Amino acid sequence: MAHGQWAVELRSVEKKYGRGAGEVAALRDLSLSFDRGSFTAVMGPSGAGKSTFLHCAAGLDRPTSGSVWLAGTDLATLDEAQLTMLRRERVGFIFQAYNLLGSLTVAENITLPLLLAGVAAEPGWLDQVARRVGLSDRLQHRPAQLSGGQQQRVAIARALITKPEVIFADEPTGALDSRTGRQVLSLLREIVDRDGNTVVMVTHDPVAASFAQRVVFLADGAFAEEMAAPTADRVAARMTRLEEW
Ligand SMILES: Nc1ncnc2c1ncn2[C@@H]1O[C@H](COP(=O)(O)OP(=O)(O)OP(=O)(O)O)[C@@H](O)[C@H]1O
Repeated sequence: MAHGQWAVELRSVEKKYGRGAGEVAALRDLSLSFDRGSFTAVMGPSGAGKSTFLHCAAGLDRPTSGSVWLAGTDLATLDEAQLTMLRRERVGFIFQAYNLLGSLTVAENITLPLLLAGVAAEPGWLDQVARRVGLSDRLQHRPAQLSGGQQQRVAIARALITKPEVIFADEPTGALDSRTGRQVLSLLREIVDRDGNTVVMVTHDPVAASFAQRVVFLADGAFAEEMAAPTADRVAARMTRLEEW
């Protein structure tokens, strides 16, 4: 089958840390695919392998076996320099801690991935992205002059600027109060529903997961189950069951 329909696909991915008696299988035979234009939350008990999944899926780490396909490319075929380039040009990242550079303006933070990739910004695209996240009047400010929610919106703009194949978000609302967190999650849902972006978000929070279209649950490094059209209550109930395993 063609790879074109998926933004990201994991095939039988295993990730082992350590050796011998200390070996830990963080991912076991994990196969998952993420449609273009979809918003998926990845959940699971502590130690289930969510961070390991994110690192392997985003090309930040390599699986022990199995393959990861991103933007139609098998990441195993790329050397480190090519992988770095693919990450810069085709993947967006949003972290809990925003990771903005305090000495740069909002505009400079947003366009940093283009600078790193050596790609010129299309005329008008920065303004469009800034408008999309509601920061048009803040472009010359520094991150320290913004609220937490605004800083996370800068991070979302920075993730959008390269028009990536997929945006990976790691607990994007972990540092925000619940109302601001909901605004950021609504924005993530909008960039999927209205603009056709693909978002894969790791979270512990059932409310955050309820903003996604689908929730994938991991347990003990493996796929456990998935839920379509999640609600916070159903996600919380499912998590309680998984944690009791
Ligand atoms: N660098 C490493 N070296 C050894 N073991 C590791 C390493 N990173 C993760 N592990 C182990 O792999 C398993 C999965 O860890 P991972 O961090 O992916 O889980 P997680 O679901 O993200 O957990 P949490 O929700 O607590 O952040 C755990 O048993 C963890 O101890």
